[in-house]
Amino acid sequence: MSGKLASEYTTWKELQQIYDSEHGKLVLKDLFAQDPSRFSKFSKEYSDSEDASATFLLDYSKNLITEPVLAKLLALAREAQLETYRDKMFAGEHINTSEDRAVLHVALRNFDEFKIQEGGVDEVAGVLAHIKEFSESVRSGSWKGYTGKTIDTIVNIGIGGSDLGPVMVTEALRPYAKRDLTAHFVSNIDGTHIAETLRVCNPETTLFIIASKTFTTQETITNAESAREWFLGHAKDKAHVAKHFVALSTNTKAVTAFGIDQANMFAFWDWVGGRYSLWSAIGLSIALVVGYDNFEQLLKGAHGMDKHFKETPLENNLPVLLAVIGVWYNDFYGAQTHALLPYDQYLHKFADYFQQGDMESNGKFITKNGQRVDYQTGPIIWGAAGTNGQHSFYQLVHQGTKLIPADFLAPTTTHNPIAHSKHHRILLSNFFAQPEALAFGKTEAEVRKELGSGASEALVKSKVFEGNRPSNSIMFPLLTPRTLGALVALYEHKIFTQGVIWGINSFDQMGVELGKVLAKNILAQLGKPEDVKDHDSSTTGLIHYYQKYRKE
Ligand SMILES: O=P(O)(O)OC[C@H]1O[C@H](O)[C@@H](O)[C@@H](O)[C@@H]1O
Repeated sequence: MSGKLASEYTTWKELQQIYDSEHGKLVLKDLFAQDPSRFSKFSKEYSDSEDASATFLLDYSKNLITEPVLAKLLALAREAQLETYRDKMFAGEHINTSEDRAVLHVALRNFDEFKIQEGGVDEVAGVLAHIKEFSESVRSGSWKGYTGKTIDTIVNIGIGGSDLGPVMVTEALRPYAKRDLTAHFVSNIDGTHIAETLRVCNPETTLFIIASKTFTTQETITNAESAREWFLGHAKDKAHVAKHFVALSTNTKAVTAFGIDQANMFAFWDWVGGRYSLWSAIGLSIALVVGYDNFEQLLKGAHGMDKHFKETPLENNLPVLLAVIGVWYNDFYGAQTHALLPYDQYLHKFADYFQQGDMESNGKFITKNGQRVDYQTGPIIWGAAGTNGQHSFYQLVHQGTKLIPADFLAPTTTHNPIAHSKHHRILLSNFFAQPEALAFGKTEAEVRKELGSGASEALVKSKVFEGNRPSNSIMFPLLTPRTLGALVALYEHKIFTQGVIWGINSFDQMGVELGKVLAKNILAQLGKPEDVKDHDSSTTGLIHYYQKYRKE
C-alpha cells in the first residue's frame, strides 16, 4: 500500500501479462497429470505451536496456479508492502486512517505475548476476568433474577458485528454448550424479532445482554428499550433492571443513561472494529453459552493464527496464500464472488459471518489515498453448509457461466457419530467429491460413452462438466473452540492481506451511513402524505402507498 493503485504495481502488470498469455494453459487436469507431487507442493498443515490439537490442512492444489504464478502473486503482496502493514497493525499504529484508529483485535487474544502500545490494551485482561467471573456466576446459578430464580435464558440484543460473531460461534460450538441455558439473538428492528423472542422468555429467569459498540445503533437501542419495557411490565421496580440487563459497549455514558449499572457494563475500545469484536466483551454470550474456559480456548486458537500470520514467511503463510489466490481470481479472472462451503452443520452461520467480515471490510472503491480503483476489490461472499447447497445452487457452480472460487471446510471427526459415523462418511464423501467434480469435470467423450450411441447431441452437451473450477479444501480433526479460533483468524488475516494489496482501508464502513441518514429523515415524514418531501417519484409513491394502507 504505497500510495499507488494496485494496478500500477510492476508485479500487477506482470500478472496481467501472465494471465493474458498463459491462463489458457492453466488446466487443472493437465497440471495434476504433469506433476505427481502437486498436492504436496500446494498443501500445508497448520499446527498451533502451543496446542497441536488445533491443526488443519489447507489444500490449495486445485487452484489455477503454478509455482511461477504463485511466486508472482506473493511478489505482488510484497510490492504492496504487506509485511510492513502487518507489522504496523500488530504494533498498534493507526492504520485505520479515516477514523484515525489502531486495528487491534489481535490484542484481545494476545495474552501478553506481543508488545502492543495503545490505550486500553492493558485493560483487556481485566475485562476477560470480568467476563469469567460474571459468566461463571450465571452458569453456576449464583446470579439470581429479581425473584431469586437462576437465569435459564439469555437474549443478546445487537446487530452487525455485535450479533453475527456470537451467533456464528455459539452455533459452531454447540457441542460445548450448557444445554439448560437457552440463548436467543435479537438483531432486526422488525418488531417481529423481539416479539417472537419475548414470547418464549420468562422475565424472572431471562438476562438481556445489550451489545453495541457505539450504544447508539437505532435497531439495538429500540429493541433494548422494548425489552426493558416488557421486563418492567412484569418486574415493576426499576431497581430490578440491574439483575437482568448488562451492556457490552465502548460508550459508558450512553450505557448508564439507558439505566444499566456501570458495574454491569463490559468495556471494549475504539480499536476493536465491530466485525472483529467477537473476541472482546461482545463475546460475553459465547462465554455464557460454552463457558469461559472454552471462550479462552477460542481466543488462544486465534492467537496461534496471529503468530503464524505475523512470523511466517509469505510463501508458507496460510492467510496470505488464501488472499493472493483470491486476488488472482478476483482481479485477473474477473470472478465476482467467493463461496464458503463448510461441510459441518455447526458451521452453518460461517458464510453469514464472513459476509460482514469480508464485504464490510473490503467492499470499497476508494483507496486510502482517495483514488478510485480501476480493478475489483472485495468479492461477494456467500455460501451454505454442505450438503444442502448441493441440492440448491451447486448446479450453477458446476455448469453455470460464472467462475465461482470456493472454500470447502470439513472436520475429519464429527461430534455426532450416530449410526457408527455413517452420516459423517456420507457427508465427507460429498466433501471430497464436489471439489473433484469442479476441478476435473466430465468430458464430452465420457458422456458419449456413458449414454451410448442413441443419445441426442443436446443431451450429450447438457451432461458435460467443463471442470477447471477452482477450490481450496480445509480439513481439521474436530471443530473445537481452539480450531474455530484459528479458522476465523485465518480468514480475518486473509481479508487484511487483500485490503493491503488493493490499497483500501479495510477497517472503516462509511458505506453503511447514507441509508441510515435517509431512513432518519423519512421516519420523520411518515405521518401525513403532505409531509413527504424532497424525494424522487418512486420513493414518494412507495411512502404514499404505505400511508394509504397502513393500520396502526
Ligand atoms: O455495535 P454497534 O455500534 O451497535 O454497531 C453495529 C454495526 O453497525 C454498523 O452497521 C456497522 O458499523 C457495523 O460494523 C457494526 O457492527
